[in-house]
Amino acid sequence: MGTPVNIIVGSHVWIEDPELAWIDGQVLKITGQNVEVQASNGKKITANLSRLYPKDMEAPAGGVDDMTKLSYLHEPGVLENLKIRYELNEIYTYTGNILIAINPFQRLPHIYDSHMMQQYKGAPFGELSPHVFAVADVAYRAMINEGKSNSILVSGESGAGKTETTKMLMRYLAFLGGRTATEGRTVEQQVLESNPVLEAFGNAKTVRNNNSSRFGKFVEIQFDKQGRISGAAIRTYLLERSRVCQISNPERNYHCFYLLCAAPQEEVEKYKLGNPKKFHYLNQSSCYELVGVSDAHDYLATRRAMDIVGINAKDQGKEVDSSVPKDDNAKFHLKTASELLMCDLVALEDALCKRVMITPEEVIKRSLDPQSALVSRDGLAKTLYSRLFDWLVDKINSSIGQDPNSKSLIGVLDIYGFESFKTNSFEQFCINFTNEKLQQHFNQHVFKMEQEEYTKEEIDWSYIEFVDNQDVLDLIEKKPGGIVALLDEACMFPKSTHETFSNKLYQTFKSHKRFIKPKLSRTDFTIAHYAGEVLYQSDQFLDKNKDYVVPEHQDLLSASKCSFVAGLFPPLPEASKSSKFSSIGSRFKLQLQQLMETLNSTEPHYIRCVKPNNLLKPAIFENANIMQQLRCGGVLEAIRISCAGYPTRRAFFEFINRFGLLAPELLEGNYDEKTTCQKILDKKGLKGFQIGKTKVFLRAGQMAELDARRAEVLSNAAKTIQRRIQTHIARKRFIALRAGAICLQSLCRGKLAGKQFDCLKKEAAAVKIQKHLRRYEARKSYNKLHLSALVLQTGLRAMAARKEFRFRKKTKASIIIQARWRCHKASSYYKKLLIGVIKAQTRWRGKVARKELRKLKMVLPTVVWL
Ligand SMILES: Nc1ncnc2c1ncn2[C@@H]1O[C@H](COP(=O)(O)OP(=O)(O)OP(=O)(O)O)[C@@H](O)[C@H]1O
Repeated sequence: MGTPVNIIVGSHVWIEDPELAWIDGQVLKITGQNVEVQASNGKKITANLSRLYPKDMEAPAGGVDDMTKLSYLHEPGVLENLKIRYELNEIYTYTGNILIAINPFQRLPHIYDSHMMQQYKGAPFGELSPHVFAVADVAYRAMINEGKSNSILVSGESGAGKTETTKMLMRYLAFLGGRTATEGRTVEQQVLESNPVLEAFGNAKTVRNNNSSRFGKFVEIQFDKQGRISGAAIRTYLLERSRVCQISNPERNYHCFYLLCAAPQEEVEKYKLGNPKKFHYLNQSSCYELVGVSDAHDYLATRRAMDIVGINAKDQGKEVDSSVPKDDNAKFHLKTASELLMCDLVALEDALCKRVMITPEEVIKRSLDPQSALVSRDGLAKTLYSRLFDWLVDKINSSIGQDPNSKSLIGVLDIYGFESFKTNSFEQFCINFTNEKLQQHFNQHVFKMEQEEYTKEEIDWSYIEFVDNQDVLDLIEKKPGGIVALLDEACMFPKSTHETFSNKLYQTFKSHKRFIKPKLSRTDFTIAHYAGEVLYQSDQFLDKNKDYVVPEHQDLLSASKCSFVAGLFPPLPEASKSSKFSSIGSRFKLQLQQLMETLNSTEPHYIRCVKPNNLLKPAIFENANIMQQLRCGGVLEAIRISCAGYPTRRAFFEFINRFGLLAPELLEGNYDEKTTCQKILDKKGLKGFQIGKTKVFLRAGQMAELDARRAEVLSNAAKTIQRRIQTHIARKRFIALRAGAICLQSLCRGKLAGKQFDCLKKEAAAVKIQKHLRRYEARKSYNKLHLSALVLQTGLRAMAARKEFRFRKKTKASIIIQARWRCHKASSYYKKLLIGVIKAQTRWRGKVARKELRKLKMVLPTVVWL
């Protein structure tokens, strides 16, 4: 991994965290080697400078599809990239040529449909998003173009998705090299259909996976010259035999037992089956059913698949469970077993409960104690089951058929990943041995790939170190003297116990740096594997390593009247009878050797499956758990190998784009890209880098160093910009503030004046109201006064007037009377006068008139004037 360099205050870094494995943060303070970091979760963490890694702040938001594109190739960077992608449901990511597949724990049908297959067909590697189809396509094209065999190695811990990935690979290879089924079953159909059959007999529910393969598998698909599938072979490794007799809660035994119990009624009766709770090998756990799985349905599906892969109906009807005759029930089972195995009832009982001892004098039959009889029964069941499984695989192979003319093949290896539990026994030892072997193969391949890249770019790689795990392999498999050899020796020696075996190990590997004797134990031992230390409990190593069939069992079953059962136990050749011992460890070692030979003759491709959480649920990404798997799957080792050389490589133009600002004068000069890169690196005083034909190759940490310089330049520029911007912002703020203040002031003043005006207005109004009120009041009281005065005056005047009137009335009346009287008197006088006048006048006038008349009678007509 890259060494942290050039971490300064303000740098963004990754720091170890007990919960999240790695957490990002920013450096607050550096005191000597101690660094204080403000983590993104708000905590302040202090750590040693050497434990920090730089964080790439320019990494794309959606992550990169190939880890080699990361600027900083280190654990936290890798983890973060996978996490970002997983959150976007991008479950596949490359690390160079290795494909990392993170189990989505949810169906993503759109990424596996036929349209997708069509897209990946012939597409150049890396052009489309990472995918299993891309890996299969590369393997297929390489095989067609170069005529060389290829292999795809799928590994990962239980439940990581190896089997699902293998199925996808097979589907895609069948899609590329399949033929249209004109005459019945095609090879690829048979290969694909062999899965459900093998799963029924080789898979079981475990705590880590509901459909866990309890064996390793290498499927060889042979192709003819036209690239069509012409044959196939399946090799299986290390079936977990102990599960047949011993299961722990809440796990299950192999699926096939439950399928048989769920068979149609007539078959259940025929084979004297029934409820799984009745059988000792099944009722050790309380788990009988799987959620969402119908055993009855799967029973029929498995039978159909058996038809397709060529196992005939007669062969499909053999199964057995065994027991010791403790009571009537046990006797019933014994009888059933003898009927199903078609062997003699008494012979079966003897084989289970007695042992024959041959002494020079005589042959003695000795009864076994109940405990040994149990062991004997379980031994028979395990042998029977593992032979049945091997028969099944042979049958599938012979039915599919091999192509002797095939020159090239693609092998797909689906094998258990590194295991380290609380208790680790012989199985874990073999599994981890396999993984050491594969790791070596992987390291060599990754190293070779690195070298190829360097050669292609014509750079010197002679000094790149390569850490080999050959020492662990020697510890395990060296002959003589390795653990497997010592175990075989112990198994052959009748008085050996696991204590003597452990002691032998302690003595032999006293000073081996990969072997550790725990202080407090006398039988455990620890091996420092490439993926970490594993503590093994040796107590069952001897039993589990012994692979010999008790002669009584061998004789009994090879004498079975059922040709199928007898066929599983062919009579042993005389020579092998004398050397009774055969060991599982050695046989497995041999198998592994053959596998490695096959793999070495092929071009390998790696798929590392990762289980994101132990809850088997989607969208949960457990950092520490995943980190451990990447470590065990060799991904981190591949990165380490890469770091040992030139982990960072950048195309010239990319390099100039990123680091041109370190030497702006060069960008204005007339240099070609290669010289510019060289000059930038020289200017910064870096040593040890190499300039290839198209890329710059940097040693671990150099990218960070350049980035730190770049960060400095950028930070200075940023500071200037910040200063200006801050001034500008401050001034703008001040002006705005001032305008605001003025505005506020005028508003306040206005408001105050308004208020004052309001007060004045109110005051004036009050005065006016007061005035009017007062006037009204004054007027009212004046009016009242006035009225009163008037009334008073009127009264008084009236009184006076009345008084006067009364007086005047009296006077007036007398005057009127007087007047009337005088008037009367005058009028009477006047009338007397008038009458006298008139009489006088009349007499006068009469005399005159008569005189006149006499005159007129004499002169003029008479004039009458009265
Ligand atoms: N690509 C995928 N898409 C959807 N689900 C998946 C995928 N890969 C794995 N799974 C889910 O994870 C479960 C476990 O996967 P699988 O059986 O392939 O694991 P494994 O690595 O083969 O485990 P074991 O070593 O125990 O056999 C599957 O049953 C399936 O539900």
